[in-house]
Amino acid sequence: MFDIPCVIFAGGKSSRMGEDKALLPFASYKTLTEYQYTRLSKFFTNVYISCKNSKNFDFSAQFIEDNKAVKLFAPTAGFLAAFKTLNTDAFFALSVDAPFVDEIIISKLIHADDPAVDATIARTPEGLQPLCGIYHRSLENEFQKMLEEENHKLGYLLKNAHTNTITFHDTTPFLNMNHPDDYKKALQLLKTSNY
Ligand SMILES: Nc1nc2c(ncn2[C@@H]2O[C@H](COP(=O)(O)OP(=O)(O)OP(=O)(O)O)[C@@H](O)[C@H]2O)c(=O)[nH]1
Ligand SMILES: [Mg+2]
Repeated sequence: MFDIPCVIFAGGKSSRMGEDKALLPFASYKTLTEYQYTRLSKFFTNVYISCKNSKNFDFSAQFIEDNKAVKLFAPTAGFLAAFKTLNTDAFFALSVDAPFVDEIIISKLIHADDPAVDATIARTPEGLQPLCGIYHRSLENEFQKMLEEENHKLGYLLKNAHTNTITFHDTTPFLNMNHPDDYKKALQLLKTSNY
């Protein structure tokens, strides 16, 4: 089991999906969020769900709600709330819409992490995967600045920080669902793979 907390980011607008992707049915689960929570709870001692409102979910879990005073749709809000709630130096962040990021990938990231860096993040041939990696508290003030400066690009933050990137050559497990077509692809992948 991994001792570092895991935070599933599930508070987005899903504007490209057209409906809340965190609530889409997945595998035998009522929602993608519950699917992710259940499978990640097998590897992590503590799993949290970063969201706007825990009432959107009908299963019990540890929820971290964004500050309601922050009228913003961007992971920045979730990162700030997570740092405020957790008392650890770091946490593993994963987007709710990436259900195929497996234990081997997570283990590689956790083992490659180092307290001296700001972040340890997955990279694929398609580029950096900012919502798959470990973030350290040394970035908390930077997230606060992002909020104040209204610049929510995680890529920009990571480029200017001490970021350790770990390359994975197979992009399949990093499939993330932005559009309805990606959801269809993910459902297909569930059927044809061991995931
Ligand atoms: N807690 C929290 N998570 C967020 C917020 N905005 C985005 N996220 C999460 O960050 C992850 C990556 O964001 P996107 O893939 O762009 O998802 P999205 O923002 O819901 O979708 P689009 O509106 O289509 O961009 C998703 O898992 C979202 O749930 C937010 O304001 N709060
Ligand atoms: Mg978005």
